[in-house]
Amino acid sequence: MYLHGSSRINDKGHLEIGGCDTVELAKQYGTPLYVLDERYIRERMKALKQAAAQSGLSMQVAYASKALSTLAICRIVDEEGLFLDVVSGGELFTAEQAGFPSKRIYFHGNNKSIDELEMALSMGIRLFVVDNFIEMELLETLAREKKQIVSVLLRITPGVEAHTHAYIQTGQEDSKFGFALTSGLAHQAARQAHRSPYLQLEGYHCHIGSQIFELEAFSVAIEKMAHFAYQLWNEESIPCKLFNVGGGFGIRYREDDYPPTPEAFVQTIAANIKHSFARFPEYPEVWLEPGRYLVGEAGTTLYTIGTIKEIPGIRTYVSVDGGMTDNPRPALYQAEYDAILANRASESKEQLVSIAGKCCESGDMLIWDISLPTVKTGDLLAVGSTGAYNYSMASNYNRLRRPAMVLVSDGKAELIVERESYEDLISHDRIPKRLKKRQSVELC
Ligand SMILES: Cc1ncc(COP(=O)(O)O)c(C=O)c1O
Ligand SMILES: N[C@@H](CCCC[NH3+])C(=O)O
Repeated sequence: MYLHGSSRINDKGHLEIGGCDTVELAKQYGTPLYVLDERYIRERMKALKQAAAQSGLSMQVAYASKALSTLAICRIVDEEGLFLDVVSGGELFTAEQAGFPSKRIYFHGNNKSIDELEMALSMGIRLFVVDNFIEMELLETLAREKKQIVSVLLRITPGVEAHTHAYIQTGQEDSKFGFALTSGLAHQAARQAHRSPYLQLEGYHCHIGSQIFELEAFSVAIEKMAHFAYQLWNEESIPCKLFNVGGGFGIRYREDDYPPTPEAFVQTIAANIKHSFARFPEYPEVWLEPGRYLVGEAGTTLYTIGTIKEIPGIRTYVSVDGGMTDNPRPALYQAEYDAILANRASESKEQLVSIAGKCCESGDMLIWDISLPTVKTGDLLAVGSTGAYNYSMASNYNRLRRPAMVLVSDGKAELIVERESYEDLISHDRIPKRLKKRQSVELC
C-alpha cells in the first residue's frame, strides 16, 4: 500500500500514522476505526492554496464537504482559510455548529428544499449555486419576501464527460444537474437571473466529474464555458465575474495510480482560463471546489480480521469487522483499494486473499485479490485512502454501528467522531401503542 502523508512503518513493524502506532489506536478505540492524518489534510489544503496564489489569477479554494463533513473537519477548513461547499441542510448545520463563517459558505444541490433555502438565507451565506428554474423562482420569491438581494452562480452542464467511472460523471448534458448548454436552457437561465431585481448573477459553475486524471477534460469544459459566458456578455451585457470550475481532482488509491499534482491541476485550469477568457475586459475570479483531493488520501480505515475461509484452488475469503457500511465505494462503483497488515507491516507478502465485509450481501467485498503476509484471525488490516466518501456515505445496514474517527497528529490521537452505540441505533425507533411489549409473559 502506498504510504501517504505521515504514514510509515515503525521499528515494531507496525503502521504508524501521525506518529501514532495503529496497533495502539485499535486497542484504545476499537475497530473499525477511521484514522485521519491532520497534518496531511492541512498540507493538501496549503498546497492547493499556494498553487492558486501562484496562478496569476484571483483564485479561491473551497472544500466540498460532501467528501467528509464533521465539526472538526469544518474547523480545519476554517483555520486553513478555505471556502466551504455544502449540499444539504445537514452539511450547512454542521458548518454553522462548527462556527464556520457564513460568508465563506455556499450552497449546492439539485433539489434544495424551502427549509434549506430559508436556513441558508437566514445565515447570510456567500451565495447559492442555482441548479434549475424551480429553485431560481423559489429563491427569488424568498428573497423578495425578505427584501434581500441574493448572490447566485448558475450550475451549467457543459457536455463534457471526464474519463472516470460512469456513475460519477456529472458534466454530461443528460444529467440531473444544472442547465444544459447546447439546449439553450443555460442562456435562458442566465437571462432570467440577470433580469431579476432580487438575484445578483455573479457567474457560472460547472463540475465535470470526480476522480479525474485527465487534465484535457478541464481544458475542454473551460473553453465551452468561456464561449457561453462571452456570448452572454458580448450580446446581452450579462457579466461573468466569478467562475467556479468545480472539483474532481483525482487521488491515489492504488500503487499504480498516478494522479496529476495540485500544481498541474491548477496550472492547466489557470492557463485555459487565461486563454479562453482573454476577450473579456478582465478575468473572472476563479473558484475550485475539490473534496476527495483534500481529505481522501489522509484517511485510513483499521479493521480487525475475523473469519478466514479457504476454498481450495479457488479463493481465500478474509472477513473484517466492517465493510460496505463504512465504505460503500467498492460495492457502488467497483472502486479499488489497497491495504496492508498494520500489525505485521514489514513481513513479506506470500498469500493472495480477498477481503470481505461482514454484511449479509455477496457484493460486500472491500478488495478482491490482494497479496498479504499469511493472515491470521485477530490481525489488523489497514485500508488506505478512505478519507473521502467513506464516513460521509456510511450506513447502518444490518444495524451495524458506524465507526469512530480519530484525528492524529504529532503522536497524539483525538476522537472526532464517537463510535455509534446500540442505543444510538434504536434511538429514533418508536413502537406504536398496539405493539407495546407485553407486561407479563402469557403462556400459550
Ligand atoms: C458540484 C460538485 N462539486 C464538487 C464535488 C467534489 O468532487 P471531488 O470530491 O471529486 O473533488 C462534487 C462531487 O463530485 C460535486 O458534485
Ligand atoms: N461519491 C462519489 C463521488 C461523487 C460525488 C459527488 N458528485 C465517490 O465516492 O467517488
